[in-house]
Amino acid sequence: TSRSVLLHTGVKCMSQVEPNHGSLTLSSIGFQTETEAENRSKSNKVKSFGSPSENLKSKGKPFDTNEKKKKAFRVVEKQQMEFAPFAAKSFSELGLPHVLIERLEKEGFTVPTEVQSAAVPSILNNRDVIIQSYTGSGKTLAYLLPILSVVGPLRVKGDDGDENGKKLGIEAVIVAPSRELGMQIVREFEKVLGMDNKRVVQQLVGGANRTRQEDALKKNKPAIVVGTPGRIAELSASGKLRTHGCRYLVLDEVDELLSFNFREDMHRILEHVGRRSSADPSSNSAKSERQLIMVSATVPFSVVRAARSWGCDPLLVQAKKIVPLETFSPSEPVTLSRSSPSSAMPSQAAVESLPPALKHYFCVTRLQHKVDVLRRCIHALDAKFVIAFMNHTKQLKDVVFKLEARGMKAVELHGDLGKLARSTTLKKFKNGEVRVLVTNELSARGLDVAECDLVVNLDLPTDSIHYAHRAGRTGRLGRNGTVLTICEEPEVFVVKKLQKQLGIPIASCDFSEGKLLVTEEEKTLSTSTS
Ligand SMILES: Nc1ncnc2c1ncn2[C@@H]1O[C@H](COP(=O)(O)OP(=O)(O)OP(=O)(O)O)[C@@H](O)[C@H]1O
Repeated sequence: TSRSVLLHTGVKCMSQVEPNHGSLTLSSIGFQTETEAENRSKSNKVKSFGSPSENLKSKGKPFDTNEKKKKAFRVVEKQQMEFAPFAAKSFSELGLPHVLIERLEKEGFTVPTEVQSAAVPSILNNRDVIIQSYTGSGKTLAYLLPILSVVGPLRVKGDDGDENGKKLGIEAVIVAPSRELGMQIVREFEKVLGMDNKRVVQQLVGGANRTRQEDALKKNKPAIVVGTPGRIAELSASGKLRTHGCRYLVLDEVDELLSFNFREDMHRILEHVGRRSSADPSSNSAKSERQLIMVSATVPFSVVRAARSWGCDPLLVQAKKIVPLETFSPSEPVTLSRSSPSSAMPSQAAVESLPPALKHYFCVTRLQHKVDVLRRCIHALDAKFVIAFMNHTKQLKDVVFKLEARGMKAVELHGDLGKLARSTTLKKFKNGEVRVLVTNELSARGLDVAECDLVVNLDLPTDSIHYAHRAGRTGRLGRNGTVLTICEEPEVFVVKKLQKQLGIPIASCDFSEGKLLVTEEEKTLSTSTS
């Protein structure tokens, strides 16, 4: 009873102080830089609520729910008190362990991105979070770094019971909707951990040999596993993967993971990972034992709802603001809308999901000329790494054939290819052996090829969320990128709708004499939309 009263009062308290979804600052969630802490102790006006590194020290103990609830109050209190500059200039400002920062520097990561500056302290402060930020903004490191601060060889030492080499079991489970994305996340972990510590992370993706994965789990005793929902649920059900004592559950591309396809597996994962077997699964205390981190560029309301029911006082963490989820209602946008308030629900999930530097065009042509337009666009922009999206797997081969016939190296990538073929194809594309990757929705999420300079929709995406994820394969981490949608005349209204829903200009263009020409009419439209 006291728990529910506390929660209830907490919510009430937030809604009083937070009528307009006011953003929180880094410092308002309990994080303070050294200078801030010093100034504060001198003036002694504001009480310190504990830096992330202080919180790390208490990480080894079972999580105290009341403590967490108290923090929710502190969030509200502090929010009124101060505002701090948001983006940290270096990783050392984020409260990460020294040895981890050294590893980051060795790998060339020196400055955190905005979303990393916001998310790392929030997670270090034990908060359940939804991380929402545009594609290619570094969301993977945003959750990976705070996890490695607590789990594995780069963590803050002395905060748990494994100093004598005793293994603690699985401490973090990261779930991704595709093998490619899972493997990419593992590589990001390995980059930071270094070759010597590779075994801390184990890949559990579908399509790979299950027995070998089981043997590796037994032999290497990894602290972190990364995998697809099916394989994780399967291993968990067979008792080969024990995750009840897990501290972190990360759902990367969460809106996709919550889709119908993954329903049963995700239910098992949410019910079992980080839940002690003795606990009553329906009680709130069971919910609070693990820290839940949900991640995506697009956050429909279904994700907010899931975070509320599976998490504990979750925060929505974005590049420039942190907002308690309690402040959202189903009718309100999850992100700050660049589009008109009257636009439909999907737009609310997709706004601000795209890198601001992207250029968007569409070109009208007949169906039989689409591949020719694609080729002319590649030449006009002198694009080197091109991803062309289609809706149906069967048609990919034909496009590859047509491009190759005109001397342009291309390759197809889809889910029906075997694991080996998929990874060789991707490797070929990444190392520049082929110029065009012709693919379907499989590659729309998460695929990180930094050099990709052009994305082409040979078929229209089904909605603005799919457009956003496809488009986000280019223009990663502040780079330039172009997105071209090739459509037939009767489909133009769909492009206009996407433009409106995403709040971005999509200009009509054509190709002539090896150049991209933007039509006058659309130039005006772009200016008025922007
Ligand atoms: N602070 C940083 N400094 C330099 N490079 C970084 C930094 N953070 C991330 N990166 C790199 O930026 C690229 C994009 O990061 P990441 O894939 O995490 O983006 P994302 O936001 O998850 O994108 P998506 O929504 O498409 O999955 C990766 O290659 C990553 O290694």
